[in-house]
Amino acid sequence: MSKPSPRHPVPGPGLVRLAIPNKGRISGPINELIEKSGLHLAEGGSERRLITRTRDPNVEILFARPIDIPEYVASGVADLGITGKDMVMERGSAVEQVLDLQTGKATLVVAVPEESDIETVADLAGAKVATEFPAITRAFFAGHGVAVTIVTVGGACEATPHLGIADAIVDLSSSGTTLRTNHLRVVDEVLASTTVLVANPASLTAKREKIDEIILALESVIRAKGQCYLMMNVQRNALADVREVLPGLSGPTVMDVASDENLVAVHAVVKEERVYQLINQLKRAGAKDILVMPIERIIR
Ligand SMILES: Nc1ncnc2c1ncn2[C@@H]1O[C@H](COP(=O)(O)OP(=O)(O)OP(=O)(O)O)[C@@H](O)[C@H]1O
Ligand SMILES: O=P(O)(O)OC[C@H]1O[C@H](OP(=O)(O)OP(=O)(O)O)[C@H](O)[C@@H]1O
Ligand SMILES: [Mg+2]
Repeated sequence: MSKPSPRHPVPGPGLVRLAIPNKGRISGPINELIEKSGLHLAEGGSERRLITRTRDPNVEILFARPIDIPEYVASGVADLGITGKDMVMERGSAVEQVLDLQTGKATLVVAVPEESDIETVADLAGAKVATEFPAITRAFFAGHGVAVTIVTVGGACEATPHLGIADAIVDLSSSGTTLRTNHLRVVDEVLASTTVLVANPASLTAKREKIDEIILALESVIRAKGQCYLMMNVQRNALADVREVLPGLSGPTVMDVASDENLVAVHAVVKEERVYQLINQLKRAGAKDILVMPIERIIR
């Protein structure tokens, strides 16, 4: 019996295939990042689509489960992948991390019921540990020289100690709400995870130029995050006072205003979180007509 050839074989030399999550909590922010980077998903990236073209004819997007992405990249089915660092570690895939996207922050922790007398990892010798991350958990306890029995679950791990299935869990914690709600206490931290861009090592050599273009585009969005652009008019004699308020931030650009020689336009990139306070200081220093604008990308 002959096997049908795959509809989407390993991408050829002129094409970079980037795998991103098809669903789950990190998929929304990743889609947004792709859009802002200017790549733009041609068909909007509906959940059921397998592959979508982008605005760049040499880049296509493959939608996959976050846990499968490391292996797709390692095997060359995709050249690049965006997924959690925890997923990459769990699969132990031969991929190279090329960029930290600085989102999807979560910590994989060892936790036990609040009332448990377990204080340290060593106290867990002989215990049952439930987790969605058996490989990472096995390596962690082996690294501590502590023998445990690992119980692999597919989710809702926090329930297992209360059901008598496990004595401890190794699970992700982000806001800490789920641990608190389930009366669990952290004993140790296993891994800090963020969303990362990983590459197939061979693709990294063969398709370096296009991959660098993608990294540059994604990096420029990350760099712009939390920053905004301030524009204002300042009387020339108040410029020194306005500069006083602005230093420390990326140096302001000062331009003449053609219609009024006593006036200068001052532009600066500032942190969003500082804008509220800064505006009042700038006004007191003599700035007027202040505009606050979002920044989509910063390219260096
Ligand atoms: N608070 C969090 N809890 C779980 N995962 C998180 C959290 N914050 C970020 N992540 C990251 O999201 C990814 C989880 O992907 P996953 O496919 O499991 O999606 P999910 O949102 O957990 O959906 P589900 O569990 O329903 O499948 C991991 O890489 C993980 O590190
Ligand atoms: O610290 P928090 O902000 O509360 O987040 C942590 C929770 O989020 C994840 O669960 P998820 O929603 O993925 O469900 P799951 O356990 O079924 O995977 C994780 O497994 C924790 O349960
Ligand atoms: Mg989950």
